[in-house]
Amino acid sequence: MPSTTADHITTPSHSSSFNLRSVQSDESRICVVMVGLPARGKSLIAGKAMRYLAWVGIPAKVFNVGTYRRSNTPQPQATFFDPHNEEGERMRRAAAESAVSDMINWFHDDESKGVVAILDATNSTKERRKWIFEKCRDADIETLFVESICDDEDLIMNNILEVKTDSPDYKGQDPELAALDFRKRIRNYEKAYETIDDNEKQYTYVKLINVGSTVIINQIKDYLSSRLVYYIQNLHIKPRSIWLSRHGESEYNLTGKIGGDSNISERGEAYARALPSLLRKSGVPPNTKIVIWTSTLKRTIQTARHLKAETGFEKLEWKALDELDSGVCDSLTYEEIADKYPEDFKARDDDKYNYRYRGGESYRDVVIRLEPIIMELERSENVIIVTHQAVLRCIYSYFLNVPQEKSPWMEVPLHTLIKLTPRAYGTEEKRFKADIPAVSTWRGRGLLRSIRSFPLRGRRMRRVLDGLVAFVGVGVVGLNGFIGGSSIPKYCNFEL
Ligand SMILES: O=P(O)(O)OC[C@H]1O[C@@](CO)(OP(=O)(O)O)[C@@H](O)[C@@H]1O
Repeated sequence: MPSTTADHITTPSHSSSFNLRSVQSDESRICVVMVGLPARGKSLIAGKAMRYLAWVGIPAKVFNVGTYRRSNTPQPQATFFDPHNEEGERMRRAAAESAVSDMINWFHDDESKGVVAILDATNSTKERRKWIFEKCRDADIETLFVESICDDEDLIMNNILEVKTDSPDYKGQDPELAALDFRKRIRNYEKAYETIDDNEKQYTYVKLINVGSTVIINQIKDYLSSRLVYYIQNLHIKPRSIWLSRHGESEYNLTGKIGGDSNISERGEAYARALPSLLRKSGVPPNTKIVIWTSTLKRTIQTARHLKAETGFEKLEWKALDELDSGVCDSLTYEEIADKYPEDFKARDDDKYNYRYRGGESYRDVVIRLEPIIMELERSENVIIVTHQAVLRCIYSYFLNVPQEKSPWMEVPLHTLIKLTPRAYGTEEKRFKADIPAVSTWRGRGLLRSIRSFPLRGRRMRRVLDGLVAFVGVGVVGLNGFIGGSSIPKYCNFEL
């Protein structure tokens, strides 16, 4: 990372309208051009890169040429893709032209402020790549070609069965016939396919062979491209799950204080003891190795203690997984913060994602420090992460594509294990609740405190009461002209 990034993160300031782009060493606009035969995981890579870019706050968009082609030819036969089929060639070129023209407009549109476009198509001939390169160069856009090469028949077949037979191209058709037709389509593409070779050395490119087992990189020129390439080269498609858990209830959670480095409570210890069986209950395939990641704070280390002892799994402690630094507000309750720093309390509620605690961090800062964690997670297989409310929100948002403005307000209850399983398109989520009560540390916008002593009973019941609290809270806040003044109405102290 350039030092400017680090400086900005550590500068004490109570507000941060910080954008990653502002610390980039360049103002580059990049078109990532996917290259490869059908069923080589191009759309998967495009989708994941797009999710990663959105998460770090870089405006990005995928332009899928297939979608453009479908507007004219919704369900073509395999022969449509034969390079000798003149009509097919003409229609496919027209689709590519429309996609590239929309993409260039998107880059130049003042509203979208596009930084990275991903052109998702086979782009499988030198001629097509030259045309895209020149179009982009003339529009002042860098190109980064990403070729996915795969000769592993099992991987290709898996991709066809898992993804392609569900494609709108085969909607309503027998999956076996669809798979056969798709095979024929690939044969047609193979007739004209030209891999990127030494005659294209003038381009910036990355070649991924058999899902990243070999990677060839040529001419990376800028910081953003190098980050993208690093991300893409870490991706793999081996089946795995990622488990997320907050630490067991802490002593600070019980008293409503934020931050600190307190021990877990008795109920937190009960959760720590229950965690190994909760993990088993969530479904762990036999002989699966899971690596345990915790923060460096006592409450997560104590929570993972029995898990480590019972399973013998490797355990790593990461400073980057420590809770959001609440600066001068560390060890205060939300009520105390509202009392001592009323303007800050309001500013945080107004823009929780960007608000940076005095001498501490914002959610945006946490995302930046979590970037290496996400890179490492993408390279890893099965991992269980025991961490904190804010950090967990950020990691969860990466996998589930939660928008920045929503992620800091998400409810992530204590004593609950979240199992995430990446699939071809998206992430599957399952939640497993331990039957061990805990306080709720969730605080709604405009409220002075979390619903601390509320036991975790039925989810529906909680939702109704949370809603009621939010409603009453908003009413109280409304009547008092928000919590700007130092006199905080005591009837805001809900204890349910
Ligand atoms: O961003 P908000 O909603 O305040 O949540 C973050 C807070 O969650 C807490 C609990 O209230 O984290 P933790 O899980 O580490 O106990 C605080 O320490 C932390 O400041």
